[in-house]
Amino acid sequence: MIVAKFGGSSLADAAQFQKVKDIVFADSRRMLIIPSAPGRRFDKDEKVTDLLYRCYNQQMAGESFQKTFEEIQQRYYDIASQLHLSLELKPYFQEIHKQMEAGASADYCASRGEFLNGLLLSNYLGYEFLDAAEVIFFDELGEFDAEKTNDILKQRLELLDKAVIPGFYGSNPDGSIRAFSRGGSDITGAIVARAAQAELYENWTDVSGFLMADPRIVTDPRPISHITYHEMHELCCAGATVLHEDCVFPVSSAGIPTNIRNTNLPQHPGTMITCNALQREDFAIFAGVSGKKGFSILVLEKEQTDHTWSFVQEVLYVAKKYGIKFQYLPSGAHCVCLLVETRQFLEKQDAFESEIRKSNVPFSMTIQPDIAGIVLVGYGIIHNRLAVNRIYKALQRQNIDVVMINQGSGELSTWVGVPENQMEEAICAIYEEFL
Ligand SMILES: Nc1ncnc2c1ncn2[C@@H]1O[C@H](COP(=O)(O)OP(=O)(O)O)[C@@H](O)[C@H]1O
Ligand SMILES: N[C@@H](CC(=O)OP(=O)(O)O)C(=O)O
Repeated sequence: MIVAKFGGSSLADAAQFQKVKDIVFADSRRMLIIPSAPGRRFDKDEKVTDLLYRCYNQQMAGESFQKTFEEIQQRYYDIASQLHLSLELKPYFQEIHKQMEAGASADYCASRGEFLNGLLLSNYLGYEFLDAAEVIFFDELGEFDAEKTNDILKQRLELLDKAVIPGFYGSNPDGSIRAFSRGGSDITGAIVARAAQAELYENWTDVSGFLMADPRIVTDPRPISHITYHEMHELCCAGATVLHEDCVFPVSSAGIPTNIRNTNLPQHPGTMITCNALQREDFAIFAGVSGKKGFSILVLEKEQTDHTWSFVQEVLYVAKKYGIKFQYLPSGAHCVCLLVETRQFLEKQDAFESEIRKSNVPFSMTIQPDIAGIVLVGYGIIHNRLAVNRIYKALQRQNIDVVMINQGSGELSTWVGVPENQMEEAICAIYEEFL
């Protein structure tokens, strides 16, 4: 049995719905289907999810959300009428409108994009509709509750043959709606694949699999036929938005392969993602490169040279307490550095700094902003001592400063920090060098 997730680009309009139906019916093993909300139909178009968040923001600001709401409504009415669907959408829109006026949460508003698209797709395919709020659960702290979800979802799936389950959301212990972070329908698909013990998780999008670099940065990057979950996770954490980084664990822990496929070119085999690299023919030094802006290097210099370990411990304890994620942690006798996401850190900076001050170790804190983190991924990289020289030389040729480099702490990746305004150039230079 196959679980197939279709992203917003694959369900943006009626023509895309037709392609999805052809794909689903081409293989009878495609029994559980996970849709996203309608995505962009053309370059400057807006995703329905963005419009729904706008409704929420307008309501919160005391403005009218009517015009935005009508725009959303029209997207669904157009799909339903062009596909001649029998589904009556009006009562659903009345209910959503009522909830929004009553101040429904941002998560509830955003989730309606997938909910409505799920209703349309189940009607179009003739598959049953299973509301994600009944089978995907979060705990009191707002964390995804993997075991409760797996138990209940498994039981529900045993009673179903073919079903559509909307992506992106689930429910809190009190029954209210909670959404995953952006791109979260990928996570729903992986969760359903695990519970169904699927033989394959297919993720259908608008590119022919994982490419060795972001196609919006590098012209015509080479496709990757096979990649491991570890490699993919590293690339996704550093900006390869094709898959959500959190969709790895449910499928990799269950030993289920993921296949990224192109809805607009279904004959292309796409990228196969598996737990190990044994089947990979191109077991090469370089699997791919990705990059993400918006990082800062946080430098904490302490004035006392003793008790290094207790200072590092304190910094990490406080970072954990405030949920500050970091990518990089070099430390020495006098200093600890963390590569942090600037936006997240700035929200928590004062609390973070004053809490460390309580430890009575005098220290100074500086923040070096506007850094892009670039990650080169591939099992060969770490075992190839020339790789670092090649990175430096490739960047030097373009006059790009390396503000940090981290090779050796992980098994399969090298992180390079560059000035944010040179990220695209740096990615192109590294791609050309290692291709
Ligand atoms: N390394 C990469 N390989 C493929 N696509 C990438 C990569 N990095 C970024 N992308 C972008 O990810 C997009 C697909 O993800 P997304 O827009 O979320 O699609 P969907 O709506 O199908 O979920 C591609 O159109 C591409 O622009
Ligand atoms: N619609 C949500 C969830 C999602 O996963 O969408 P997509 O599959 O189009 O990336 C978002 O835009 O974030």
